[in-house]
Amino acid sequence: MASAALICDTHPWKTLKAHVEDIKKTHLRDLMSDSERCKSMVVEFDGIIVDFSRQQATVDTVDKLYNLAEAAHLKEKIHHMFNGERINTTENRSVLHVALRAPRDAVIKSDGKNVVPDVWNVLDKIKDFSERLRNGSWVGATGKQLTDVIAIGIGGSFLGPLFVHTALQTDPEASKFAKGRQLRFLANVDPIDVARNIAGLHPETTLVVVVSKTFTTAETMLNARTLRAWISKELGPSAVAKHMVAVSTNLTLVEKFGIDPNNAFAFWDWVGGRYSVCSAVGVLPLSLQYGFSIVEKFLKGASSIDQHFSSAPFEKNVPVLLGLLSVWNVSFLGYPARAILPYSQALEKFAPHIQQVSMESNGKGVSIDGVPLPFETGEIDFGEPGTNGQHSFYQLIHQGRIIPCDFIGVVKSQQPVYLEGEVVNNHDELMSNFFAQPDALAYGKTAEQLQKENVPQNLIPHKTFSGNRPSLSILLSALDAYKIGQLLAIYEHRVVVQGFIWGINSFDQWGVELGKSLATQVRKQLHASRTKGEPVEGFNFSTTSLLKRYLEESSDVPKNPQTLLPRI
Ligand SMILES: O=P(O)(O)OC[C@H]1O[C@](O)(CO)[C@@H](O)[C@@H]1O
Repeated sequence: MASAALICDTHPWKTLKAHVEDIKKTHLRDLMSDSERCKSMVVEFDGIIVDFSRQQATVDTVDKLYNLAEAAHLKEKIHHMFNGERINTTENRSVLHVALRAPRDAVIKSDGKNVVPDVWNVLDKIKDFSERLRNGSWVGATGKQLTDVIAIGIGGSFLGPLFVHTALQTDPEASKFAKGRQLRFLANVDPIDVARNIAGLHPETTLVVVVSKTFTTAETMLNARTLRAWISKELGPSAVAKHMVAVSTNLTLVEKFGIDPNNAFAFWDWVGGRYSVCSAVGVLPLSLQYGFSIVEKFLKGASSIDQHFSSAPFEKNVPVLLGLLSVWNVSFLGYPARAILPYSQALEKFAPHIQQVSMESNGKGVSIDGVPLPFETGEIDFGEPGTNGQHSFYQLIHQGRIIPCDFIGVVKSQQPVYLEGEVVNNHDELMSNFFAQPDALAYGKTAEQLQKENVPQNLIPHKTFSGNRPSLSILLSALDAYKIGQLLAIYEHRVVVQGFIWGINSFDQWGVELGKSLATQVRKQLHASRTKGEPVEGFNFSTTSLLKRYLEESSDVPKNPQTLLPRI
């Protein structure tokens, strides 16, 4: 295939580069005084308001970004994705996570075959299994009801489901269905995570769900073997059939592991790990905890954004606008990071999930055609819920480096609290900060203002805020299963838009391979040294010394990991 021109060589890219100087001439506080501009920088869709007036951008900037989108063939690329074309070229796969939440009667094809019926076969199987488990018709080996679930998985087989679970936990409707049940996630191969997960649980009442797209991930498989041993030791090996199920694309390996393929929930290679929360990866554990009907609402929320993303004109298209503005911040204004700041404790695991979606998708060094890129892609994503973050890293955001911020607020709290005699309730207090922070960042505080306040001269430089720091405000009408699905899909598509503009492959992750293969070499060495006393060799001086020290000082650690388990 002839290699396509890089986006940075196009006229719209160069025009935007030149436009940066114009934008930098005007402070955000002056841009904010133009109410016509501000009015035009708000989009609303289905209970979600996105206000991007505090971006260092004008209407002209946004127009120029549309030209960039055209040069990058954004519309066509979105169409190719929804059309099931193999846009993940390095893995020769389609990218169809949108099919996971499509209505039953939708038609979405991969290789000419409508995949929606397959999706719904698995959803129906999950509905049936979760109902049987929740109503006690599926019981454990000793006849007891399985009230607790440990989902083993890592990366995309963990972060998305954890985010949704954390967000649903305090939703009044969802939590009603979760009474008496527990859902835990075992991700890290660290034995501490194993010990913490099984603490207080008994195999008799526990179902273990092994979640792995490949069913080869070293950490997940070792954790799966550890919990299989935990169950067998207590209940006998035959109990595994009743206490372990799997979610994977690799049903052959599931069976080899000893899990009945009838108790396996499939998904497909056209679902990327980090885009898999709407597959059985998320749907199974969440349905076991909250019931299928709640999870269906979550899927409907995501689907509403899919329809919007694929059909709304760019001027009204939330993921497209957000994606273009992120490209503006990274590639033109030169801001390498993005803070995701939900003013909702229920969204505490949102930033870690989006961190993987974004950084694993867009942290690339070459174009989709393999051409080294002369510009940076992706951004460093991090975040914490407000107001906690304010008392932690906001100092740097206000007076140190410039980090574009996403403020995410919710109109109606999941758990309103009213305290007699208080001026504002807890949620109002929280939201006061949600409204204040973007203006503090945009407007700042000048030396003149401080002088008027009689601030001592020596403190004026310390108390000055330069302002002119961009942010976005996203206001959700509520935070229920449907809205959680919408929020997820907005960010998934935004990341994809960024990748489409940069001309990279946002769907592979070769960058995780090198470390994995070096770990294999170390693992072999540890095994050979421990079992046959073989000397450490084949590593550089630093690694050899550290490995030797590790082997020497850990020689008295109990050999059987089972001995570690009952400690807490
Ligand atoms: O679901 P699996 O195959 O166990 O993979 C887990 C995670 O590992 C990665 O491949 C990265 O190491 C992610 O992309 C993926 O989400």
